[in-house]
Amino acid sequence: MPDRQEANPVRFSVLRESLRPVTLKFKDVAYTIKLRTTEGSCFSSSEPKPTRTVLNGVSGIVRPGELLVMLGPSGSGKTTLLTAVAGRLPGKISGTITYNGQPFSSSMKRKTGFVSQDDVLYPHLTVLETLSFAALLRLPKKLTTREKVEQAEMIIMELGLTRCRNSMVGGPLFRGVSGGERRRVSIGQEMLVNPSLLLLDEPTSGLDSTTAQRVVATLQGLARGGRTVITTIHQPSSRLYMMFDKVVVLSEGCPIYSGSAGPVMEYFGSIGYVPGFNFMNPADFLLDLANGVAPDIKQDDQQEFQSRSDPHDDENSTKQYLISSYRKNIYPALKDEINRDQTVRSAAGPSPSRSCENQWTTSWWTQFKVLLKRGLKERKHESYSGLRIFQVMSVSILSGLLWWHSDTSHIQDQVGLLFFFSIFWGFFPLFNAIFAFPQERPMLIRERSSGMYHLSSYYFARMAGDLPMELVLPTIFVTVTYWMGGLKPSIVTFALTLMIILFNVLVSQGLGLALGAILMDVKQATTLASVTMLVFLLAGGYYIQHIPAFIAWLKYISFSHYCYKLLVGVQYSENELYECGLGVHCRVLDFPAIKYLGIDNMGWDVAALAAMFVGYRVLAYVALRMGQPH
Ligand SMILES: Nc1ncnc2c1ncn2[C@@H]1O[C@H](COP(=O)(O)OP(=O)(O)OP(=O)(O)O)[C@@H](O)[C@H]1O
Repeated sequence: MPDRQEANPVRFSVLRESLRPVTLKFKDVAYTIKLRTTEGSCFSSSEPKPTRTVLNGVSGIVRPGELLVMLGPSGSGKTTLLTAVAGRLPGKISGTITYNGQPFSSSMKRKTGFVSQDDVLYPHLTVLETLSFAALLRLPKKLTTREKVEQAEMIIMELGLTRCRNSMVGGPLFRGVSGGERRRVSIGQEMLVNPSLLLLDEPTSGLDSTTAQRVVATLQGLARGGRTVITTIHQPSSRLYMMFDKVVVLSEGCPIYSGSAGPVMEYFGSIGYVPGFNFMNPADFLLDLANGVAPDIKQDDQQEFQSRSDPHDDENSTKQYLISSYRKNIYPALKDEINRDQTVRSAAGPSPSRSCENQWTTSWWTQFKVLLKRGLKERKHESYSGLRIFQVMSVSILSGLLWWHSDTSHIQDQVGLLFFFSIFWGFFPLFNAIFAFPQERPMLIRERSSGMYHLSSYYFARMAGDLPMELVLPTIFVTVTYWMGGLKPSIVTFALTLMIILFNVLVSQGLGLALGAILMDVKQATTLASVTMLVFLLAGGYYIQHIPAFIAWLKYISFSHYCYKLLVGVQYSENELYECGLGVHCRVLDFPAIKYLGIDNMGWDVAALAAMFVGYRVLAYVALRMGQPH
């Protein structure tokens, strides 16, 4: 294959590094889910929710060097079992799953590669960028940045992705690389960790048979290197089947076979099922059986089963028969094997200290830098998008024209412009920030589940990455509108006005992040945000100056109110006058709207904004942490 020939064989590969072998055992794994009912719950709440058993008594053992494949019809529980052994299944699982005799731990998490059925990837990054960032985040500190990127390049060659290395991955909204290529990028990301345990859900879906064969050969190679590899494959060809070491066959969540892949036909033959013709793909045969479809020919010499009236009557009886045969013929020996290995392990003494394995592969600061760079690359398309710049520029020029050279004789208009500043730069960043966490949630969950980085490094990188983008647009806006609108022609006042608005932007952004992180649903968060901003708009002190006392407190929770107050405060000095009638001059501070606002004690307004700035961000972080898998 041309891609492979490009690889330099003498180059160091992380996949050749020594690793800690993992023996995975699962015994009697069962998982039940509560089904959601669509009926109204008001009157039926006393009735227990219906449940469904997704897995029932599944057992197996995979050792380092082995490739185990889970087979079964769609909906038979393969993904659920794979997720369970990856330690990522929420809810209670009964039975035992052990890794070298130990339960799942955070050190195991970092040694596990998990490729889920959906490719959760950043759409705007290229294939090379995706894998390089993964390498920078996941490979150990001892490698230099250059060496880490080289590893990503090697994986690209290994998986035959050279042709599309500089193409964007793409997503639901725009087309990028092909589905099969995306699959391989996802696999590559997990291979980069040099995992001791590699779990893959449908790695060959969307691939042609040659590429599928190549991917499975790669998995087999990884297994032979001392890794434990488990995968689900929907419909393997017989060529693929030959590469499997072990198989677990599921039928409606129950096992009908668990053990070596080679003797599978022999086993089913021994209980009375032989394929109808000689050259049948074993995988097709197993899937037929798991679906309860028995072959036409039944072996005559199976006297033991002849007492059954007709085991092939219907699909259900076939499935029941296969399940009970498994319990009778396979389970006892498998259970002994699992228990025996456990005894040997405890006789050998405790496992080596895991304290050093618990450490993060990269430092907090490295994670922060890499995540910041990745975030900037991913979002440069959206943040500086022409549409957003057009939106801000057009509003700023329009408002500059509407307020063209207003002066203090039209103080009502000027105050209106300041209020508009505070509201526009409350709305805009709020609605932009709401999308941040709900949009990145799948990636965050996937990456955090594999212990890729601290939540705090992600969070601070996101904050820092958003900063320049969020601050440039208001700066342009204020610069244009301030001077066109005829506000006080003083550089100091302009600078103070700009600083207040930027501060307001950061507070409003914090609220948006918190709403997004708490609700994790863009629709709900935008609805709540629009109600909140409407309240802030009305209670801000510009539209209504005589709000009844029982509801006047609303303005104290509004950051727009503090911003507006500060803007008015820096715009007008105490002794400034305006023309309040023909030839009559009044003190600006006596203008009703300003008098009602009360522009003294501006220190408190700054403190209130500072408290909100910190408070909303802490809230967003806590909400994000609480929504994380443990
Ligand atoms: N959280 C859940 N809520 C409702 N049903 C669920 C849930 N988890 C699993 N199931 C059900 O459990 C069964 C097994 O699902 P699972 O995804 O493990 O099947 P599968 O064998 O991987 O299927 P496929 O090959 O189509 O991906 C399915 O019928 C599925 O609908």
